[in-house]
Amino acid sequence: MRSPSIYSQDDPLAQALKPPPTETDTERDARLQREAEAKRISEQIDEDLRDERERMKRKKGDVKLLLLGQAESGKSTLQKQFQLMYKPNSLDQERASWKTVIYFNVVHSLKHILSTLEAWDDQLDDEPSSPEDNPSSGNNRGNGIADEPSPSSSLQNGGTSGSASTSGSAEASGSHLPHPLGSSTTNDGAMQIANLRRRLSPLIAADAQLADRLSGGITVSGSGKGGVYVRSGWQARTIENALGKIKSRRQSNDIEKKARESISHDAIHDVLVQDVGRMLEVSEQDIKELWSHPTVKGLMARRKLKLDEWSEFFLRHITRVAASDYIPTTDDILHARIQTMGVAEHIFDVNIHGKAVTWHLFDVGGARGQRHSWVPYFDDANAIIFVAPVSAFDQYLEEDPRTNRIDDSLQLFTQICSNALLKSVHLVLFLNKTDLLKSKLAAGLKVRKYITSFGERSNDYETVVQYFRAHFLQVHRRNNENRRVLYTHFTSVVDTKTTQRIIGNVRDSIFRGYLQSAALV
Ligand SMILES: Nc1nc2c(ncn2[C@@H]2O[C@H](COP(=O)(O)OP(=O)(O)OP(=O)(O)O)[C@@H](O)[C@H]2O)c(=O)[nH]1
Ligand SMILES: [Mg+2]
Repeated sequence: MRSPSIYSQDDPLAQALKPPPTETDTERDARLQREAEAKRISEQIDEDLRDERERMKRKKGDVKLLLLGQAESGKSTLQKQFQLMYKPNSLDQERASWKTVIYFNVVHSLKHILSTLEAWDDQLDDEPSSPEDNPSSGNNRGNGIADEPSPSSSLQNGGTSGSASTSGSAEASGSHLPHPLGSSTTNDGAMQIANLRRRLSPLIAADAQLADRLSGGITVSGSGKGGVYVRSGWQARTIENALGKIKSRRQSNDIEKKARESISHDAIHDVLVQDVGRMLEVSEQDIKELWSHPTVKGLMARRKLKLDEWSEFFLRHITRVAASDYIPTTDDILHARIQTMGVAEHIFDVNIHGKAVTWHLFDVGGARGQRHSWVPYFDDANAIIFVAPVSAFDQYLEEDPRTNRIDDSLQLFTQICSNALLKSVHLVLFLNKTDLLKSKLAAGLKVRKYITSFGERSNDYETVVQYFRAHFLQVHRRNNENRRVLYTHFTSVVDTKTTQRIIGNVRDSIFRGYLQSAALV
């Protein structure tokens, strides 16, 4: 008797495919083998399709959240808060690679201070200090709230116009600082600075190497202040760069995985980082001397030396950072600054009311040259958190020193609100860096000097934030055909406790929208 075919005998197709009655044993064996192989392939295809359907189902149910906003607005810092909340162990694993960033932030700040001093011949002039320096010319532009910087602002900034100054207290106390009266005092001060410059020179020389270590040698045009751009996965690559490995893509993926596993261990053995650590340890007193030098304080009070918030933060904590056993704290990581290049995806499992949902968080580079890379992510986004730094009213774009940063934020927000691809996306606005805004106002900086439309309003925090909020709400109202809600929060995303509470609120509101849209499908 012939062995039965795998096809049913009753099926008409099976009848048609029935083996010929003249089939030999060898032919039959070959046919059975072919049929078995066809069955295996068919089952494999079915399984793949099932998997793909499952995967698609999972993807469809995932939440895709974009963090948008100009450079330095706080997107990556907010991403770190998500990471702390939903994947705390991963931040622990990265802790050592943040040390490289923090060392770079310190060394780069020192370099900036010394080069600004050099531009001013290491001494103060006789101008009185005032937080009201750097006034605007009074012309309205863009969305109409900010003014152009005065032509003299770049001179006043010592060639660093556009960089932040958060030195609230320094500005406030500027007029009380000792002013060099005689030439001997001036010469003494200049001599002290010259000595400090000489002693700190080996440390300053490490600036370029640290930048190289972090970027892997990639320089991006427009890195103006000399910052470093990094792509997604830089933490592991920093280790790879330290080990000097250049591998094929497949190999480098393996290395990345291994490096991630042993990231803390390897980073400790990065010779460059070790060397910088040793130099910082022996230079601690010199750094403190430079940081508290009357000429430095005086230049800051006159707004000729402007330091970014992270520079001031790490210089204030230099004793801890320069210690031989320094390990970055979570607060240090939140204050560390490194520019995002392109778009970095972070995946978290978020539990909401007993239901686990996968969230994809896309942290984008906010500099003008990076914004083109956002658009491919608009297509299937569920929600956006737009981050606008309200403390930036006295700052101008790195990429375009004539554009006030509040104006740039409003222009960008207009583009986001009016983008057809984003019409039904859940929209959240973070008016960020409120802590820095408070210290600037407390130091006596007047909003109307930079934004004439602010007029004679009171210069207190509440009036100022409500004024900025009103401008963002107006942009939203004018570009809101779909009558969607705009959720607004005043934030300081370096503050873990309050930020995590706000993230909880945002998560719930996004999830409510998600459930509603799921119910409609
Ligand atoms: N004091 C204070 N600092 C903040 C706040 N938000 C962010 N920062 C700091 O501002 C700097 C820039 O923040 P990032 O999160 O790197 O900015 P970003 O928006 O990711 O910038 P790009 O990647 O260039 O687009 C970091 O040093 C942060 O620690 C805030 O609310 N308060
Ligand atoms: Mg970033």
